[in-house]
Amino acid sequence: VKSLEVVQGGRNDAVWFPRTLEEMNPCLTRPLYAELEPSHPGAKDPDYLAHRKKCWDVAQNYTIGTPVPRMEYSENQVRTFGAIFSKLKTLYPSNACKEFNEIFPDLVQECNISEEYIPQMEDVSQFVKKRTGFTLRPVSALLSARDFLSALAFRVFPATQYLRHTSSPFYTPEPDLCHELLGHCALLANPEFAQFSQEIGLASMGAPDEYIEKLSSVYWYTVEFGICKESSGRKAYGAGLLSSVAEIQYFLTDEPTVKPFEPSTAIKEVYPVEGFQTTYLLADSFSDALQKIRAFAATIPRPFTVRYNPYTQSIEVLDSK
Ligand SMILES: Cc1ccnc(-n2c(S)nc3sc(C)c(C)c3c2=O)c1
Ligand SMILES: [Fe+3]
Repeated sequence: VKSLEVVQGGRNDAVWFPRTLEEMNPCLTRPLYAELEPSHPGAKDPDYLAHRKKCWDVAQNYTIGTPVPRMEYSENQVRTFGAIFSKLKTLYPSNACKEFNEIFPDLVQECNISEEYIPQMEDVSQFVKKRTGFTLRPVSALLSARDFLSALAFRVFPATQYLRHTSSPFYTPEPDLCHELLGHCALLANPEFAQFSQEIGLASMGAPDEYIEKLSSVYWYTVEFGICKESSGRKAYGAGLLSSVAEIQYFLTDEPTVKPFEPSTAIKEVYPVEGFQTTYLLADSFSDALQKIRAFAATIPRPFTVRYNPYTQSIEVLDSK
C-alpha cells in the first residue's frame, strides 16, 4: 500500500505548477501573442484593433473571483454572432450530443442569448458556476498548453472575450467569444464533462513537457473536437464542432477518418489547427472517456499525485512513497 501524505507546500517538484488561484492567475495573463498576424482578417481594421485592445485590457487586469467586466459589441458584431447562432441553433438537435441539447436551452434563456444579443461573459460564467463550479476567466488570446491546462485543474476556463472579424463570420483561426459561448460553455455546465475537463488539468500539474503535448492532443480530440456514440448515431461534443456551422455537418460525412477514442490513439495523431479536422475520435460516453483519462494520467511520470481541494480551492500534493 502506498503511504500518501500531504506535502505541505514542498517546492521540490522538478516542474513548477500553481497550487492556488493566486499562483495560477499569472499563467492566464501571458498570451502567446500580442499582435495579430498580418493575414488576420482584422489586422488592418482600426475599429477591430480597438476592440481587441479593449478585450486585452480587461483580460490582463482581471483578477479571478471578481465579476468579468461587461463588453460592448457593435451592431456589426451582434449581426455576426446572430448569423452563427441562428444557423447553429437549427443544427444542434440533430448533430449535437444529448448532454448539450439538455443544457443549451437553459443557457440561452438564462443568459438572454439571441440573434440580437451577445451574452456577457459574466452572465455565462455565473450560469456555469451554479451547475459545476467552473468559472470563465477572460484571456487576451491563445495561451501555452501548460498555462491553459493548469486553469482547468482549478475549474477555471480561460475564455476569449473578443469576437472574430465581421468579414469572416464562419471561420476563425483562433478561439473567440462565439467559440467559447456556443462551443465550450454549455458542456462546462455538465457535471461529468466538467469532471473530465478538470482531470485533464490535474494530470498536467507538474507533468514533463512531452506529457503536456500528449495531454493537449487528448484535449484536442475530446474537449475541442470530440464526437460520441448515441443510439441515433454520432453526435458532436467538442467545442470546435459545436461552434462551427460547417464542421458540425462535415464530421458526419464519409470524408474524415473516425477511430475509437483512446488516449493512446490521440497522442499519436497530428492535428491541424486550421481548417477541418481529418480525424475524429469517437467516445462511447463521457464516463467511459473519464475512465480512460484517469488510466492515462496514472502513466504520467510524476513522483507525486495531486488532488484538488475545493474548500481551499488549492492543489494538494500527495507524495507517493
Ligand atoms: C490545448 C489547448 C490549449 C489552449 N488553447 C486551445 N484552444 C482552444 S481551447 N480552442 C481553440 S479554437 C481554435 C481555432 C484554436 C486554435 C483553439 C485552441 O488552441 C487548446
Ligand atoms: Fe476551444
